[in-house]
Formats: sequence, C-alpha cells, structure tokens
Amino acid sequence: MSLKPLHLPAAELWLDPEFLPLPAAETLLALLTEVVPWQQQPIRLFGREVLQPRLTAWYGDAGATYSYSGLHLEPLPWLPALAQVRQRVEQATGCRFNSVLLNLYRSDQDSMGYHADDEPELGPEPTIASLTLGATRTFRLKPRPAAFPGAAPLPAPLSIPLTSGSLLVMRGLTQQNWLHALPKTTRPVGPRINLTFRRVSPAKQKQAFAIHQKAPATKP
Ligand SMILES: O=C(O)CCC(=O)C(=O)O
Ligand SMILES: [Fe+2]
Repeated sequence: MSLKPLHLPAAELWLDPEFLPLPAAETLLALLTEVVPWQQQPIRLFGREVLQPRLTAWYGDAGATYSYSGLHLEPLPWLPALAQVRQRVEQATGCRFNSVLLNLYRSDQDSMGYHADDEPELGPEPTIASLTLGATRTFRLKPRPAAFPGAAPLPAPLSIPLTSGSLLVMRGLTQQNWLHALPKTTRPVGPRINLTFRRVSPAKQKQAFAIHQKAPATKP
C-alpha cells in the first residue's frame, strides 16, 4: 500500500492504513512496551500541575530537545528497531526526521486533548508522521476558528480510525489551521502505542526554550 491523500480544507493529510504488516506491528508493540522507559509526565494545565493521561518517551539524535507543556525532553538514543522504522517512514514520506515522540495509551481511559503540534522548534509547516501500533483509536481533527475568518459554517471536523500498522502524515498548513486529539473511548480497548516522527530544528530550540519559559504550549 501507499500513502493516499485525505481531503481536508487548508490542510494536507495522507494515510496509509497498511504501512506496516500486522505481524510486524504486533512485534514492535511488544518490544516497545517492554524496553522503553515509559514515564507519566506532569504538565501544567490552566495553572495546575496534573499528570498526563498517557505514558511517553522521546528518542532522537543528540541535541534534538523538545519543549512542550512546560517540559524539556532530552532525547534517548535511537533503539535499533526505532531507527529501522524511521528509515521506512522517511522512504514513504520523502522527509527526514531527527526525533520521535512515543505515546503509550494504556487503556480506553488514556487520551490526548485537542492541540496543534505548532511548537516553534518544529518550524512553520512541520511534517509529522504518526505510526499506530495496537488498539484502533479514533483520531479527531477540528478547525481552528481563527484560521477560517468569516466562514459560516466552519469546515466539518474529521474522525479517522487509526488501525494497527497505519501511518498518518500531517504536513503543510495542517497545524496552523486545525487542532487534533485522541479522545477516551466509551468501550474498553487494549493498549496502543503511537510514534510521531518529527524534525526539531536546532536553530529554533533556543527561541523555543525562551517562549516556553513564558507561556508553555499545552499538549493536554
Ligand atoms: O496518538 C495519536 O495518534 C496522536 C498523538 C499526537 O497528536 C502527538 O503526539 O502530538
Ligand atoms: Fe499532536
């Protein structure tokens, strides 16, 4: 299979539902569950310190630090299995990535609230490639009203079921014009690991650090 475009106004989205064959996705899920030093990070949300409703880890090239929600993450060195998938993702997208954020949603109660991946160190039109392993969860996108001034109605939200082995690519103006989330589910589901490959620009990190000291971006 290959990446196919999804139609969303003022955005650029691509999906390959069968990027990794299921057995490969299962093997990688089991390996990462076991070897990654998963952490539940505290974040500041509306002035209060709370724990993120999921576990995370940050891997990347040396120096690819990432700041969000008041956190400053130093990358762990690439695991061979992660370096291997990075290469496949780079081949499929034609983009280079120097880091990957891993999210582990332990159950239906783990989630990520609406946000945009618009941290300054990612640059103005970041390409973010998101690989799903394990349980199917619904990925939602909704328009940022400020991005569609005078539009009545606003473009419709979009829900995409992300199945094990699928690769979703967001690029261009997607982060500027849309928010995305991974809500809790009402039905019980098993664990899901999501890998979002990113390119952190070293030149923008200093500026990013200064901005985050003042007003941390939130990834709820
Ligand atoms: O788990 C997902 O599919 C979304 C993850 C996400 O949006 C992020 O890590 O910024
Ligand atoms: Fe995101």
